[in-house]
Formats: sequence, structure tokens, C-alpha cells
Amino acid sequence: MLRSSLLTLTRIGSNRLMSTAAKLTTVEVNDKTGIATLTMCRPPVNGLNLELLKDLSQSIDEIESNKSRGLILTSSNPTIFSAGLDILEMYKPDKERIRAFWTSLQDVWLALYGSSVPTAAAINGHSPAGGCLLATSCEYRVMLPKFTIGLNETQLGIVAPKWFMSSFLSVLPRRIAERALNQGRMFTTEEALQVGLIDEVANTKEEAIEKCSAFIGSFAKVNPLARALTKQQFRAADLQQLENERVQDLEKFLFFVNQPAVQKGLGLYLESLKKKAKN
Ligand SMILES: CCCCC/C=C\C/C=C\C=C\CC(=O)SCCNC(=O)CCNC(=O)[C@H](O)C(C)(C)COP(=O)(O)OP(=O)(O)OC[C@H]1O[C@@H](n2cnc3c(N)ncnc32)[C@H](O)[C@@H]1OP(=O)(O)O
Repeated sequence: MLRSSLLTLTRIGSNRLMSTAAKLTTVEVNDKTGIATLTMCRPPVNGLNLELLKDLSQSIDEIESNKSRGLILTSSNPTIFSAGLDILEMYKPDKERIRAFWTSLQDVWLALYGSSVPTAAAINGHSPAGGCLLATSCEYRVMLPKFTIGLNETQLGIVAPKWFMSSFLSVLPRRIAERALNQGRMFTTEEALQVGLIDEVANTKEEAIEKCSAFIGSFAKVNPLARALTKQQFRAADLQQLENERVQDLEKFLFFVNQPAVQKGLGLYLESLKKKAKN
């Protein structure tokens, strides 16, 4: 398979490390537990661009087909889980590339939210917008203190699509989810724990991974097929909705993102991020 030819396989202690040629993600399988840790490593902020999304898709497929016992998603950056979608993909976009970009984001969501293996996110840094989408697509979340997480799209003048809302709603009560989305609210770790957006707090990345592993280990005595089919039944309606509306969803996104007012807003937001970075 093409994917195999892109992979290098290294052994670190009892762990197998698979990394893509471009190294935007690595997959490390713990030989003792059989759990795969999928790490995003795209400096400076794990912005989800086309290449990172394609890598994520390939890595998730790899983990599914290797029959790993579970998947833990994390980041190699010590303060940022993911800054969400790379705004440069949406600002003054290239026509073909932006189509591939959104389609890849749909692929990642379908693969992660619909994954047959147990999934958990070790959120070791800030996790706005698309970062929060990835985290809420997993079944369990452990976050480090003093970071933020949330769907802040309305703060940027953009609208979170229905399937972003589905992930959010699979974690939060409807009333809290609706208000947070309308406000574009970012939750601190402590607030996220209080509302149930995350499940646990850990003091270090290692501890977060241990807690994620313990969650995945809690299924050890459950029949894997029964567990996977039960999870998929819970998520089937959300997944089917995007499968049915993929093309319309892409066209809606393209129409929306190409509006002059949206482009202006994205330009100003990028400028403000760059100014902040200089100060
Ligand atoms: C009904 C119809 C519906 C149809 C659907 C329509 C539209 C939906 C469309 C889009 C949905 C989008 C979801 C998203 O994910 S949008 C992205 C949202 N992300 C953010 O708002 C995060 C912004 N970033 C930050 O808050 C901080 O950078 C962060 C807290 C992550 C890190 O802070 P830190 O201080 O460590 O680092 P910075 O100095 O701020 O940044 C370093 C460097 O990185 C650049 N950068 C940061 N975030 C992004 C990004 N998301 N995209 C691109 N670039 C980013 C930043 O500009 C700095 O660059 P430089 O100055 O060093 O060049």
C-alpha cells in the first residue's frame, strides 16, 4: 500500500514508532498495551492545513487497520494541542486547494468520530476551534491546566458547520453547547472540567496519556465488536448526515468563505495574530 511506503518504522524500547515521511504526525504503538499514540507535529501551532489533515487521515486509517487497542491523540508542541484550521488555507484561497482542504477535514472527522477503536485526546495545550473539533471527536478528554478549549468560530465571524456541532453536542448538554457556540466561548481547563467538555485534568502530558490509556483499558473485558458497533450506533446519525451532505457542505463552505466580508474578517484576524506574536 502507498501508505506503507510512506512510513518509516523505528523501535524505541518496547514501542514501535511509525512516522510519515513529512513527519507532520507520528504514530507510536505501545507493544504492552497495544494502544497507538497519534502525535501532531506541525510547527508552530499545529495549524490544520491540507498536508496535516491528509497525514492525520492516513494515520487514523493505519491505526484502524493495524488493529490497535485504542488511539490517543496529542501534540508535540508543549503549549498548543492545535490552533485549529490554518487560516492561511481560507484567506485568499487557491480554488482547487481549498476544495481538497475542506474535503480532507471532512475525511478526518468521519474517520476519527466514526473510529471503531476507543479514542481519547491528551490535550496538552490550547485547543481552539478545529483543535476542539478533534478533541470532541474522541470519546474521552484529559487536559493540562491553564489552557483553553472551545469553538470560537463566531468570534472570527465564521459559522461552525453542523458536524462541528454534532461533536460538541456529543459531549455537552444542548443548552451549554448552544450558548457556548453562539458566544464563541473559550473555556479554561477548570471551566471545561466543570461543564463536562473534558473528563479529567492531568499535570503533565505523560500523566494525561496514562489517564487516556486507563480509559481505553476500561474496555479490556468488553467484547470489541459489541463495543465498536454500540459506539457506531450512537454516532451513526451524525456520520450519515455528513456522508449524505458532503458535497453541499463543501459548496456551502466555499460560498461562505469567499464572501468579501468573511475574507476581510479573516485578514484582520490574521493580522491581529501576527501583531500579537511580534509583541
Ligand atoms: C451555515 C454555513 C456554514 C458553512 C461553514 C462555513 C465556514 C466554516 C469555516 C471555518 C471553520 C473554522 C474553524 C477553525 O478552526 S478557524 C481557526 C481558529 N483558530 C484560532 O482562532 C486560533 C488562533 N490562534 C491563537 O489563538 C493562538 O495562536 C494560540 C493560542 C493557538 C497560540 O498562541 P501563541 O501565543 O503560542 O502563538 P501565536 O504567537 O499566537 O502564534 C504563532 C504563529 O502562528 C500563527 N497562527 C496561530 N494560529 C493560527 C491559525 N489558526 N492559522 C494560521 N496561523 C496561525 C500566528 O499568526 C503566528 O504566526 P507568525 O506571526 O509567527 O508568522
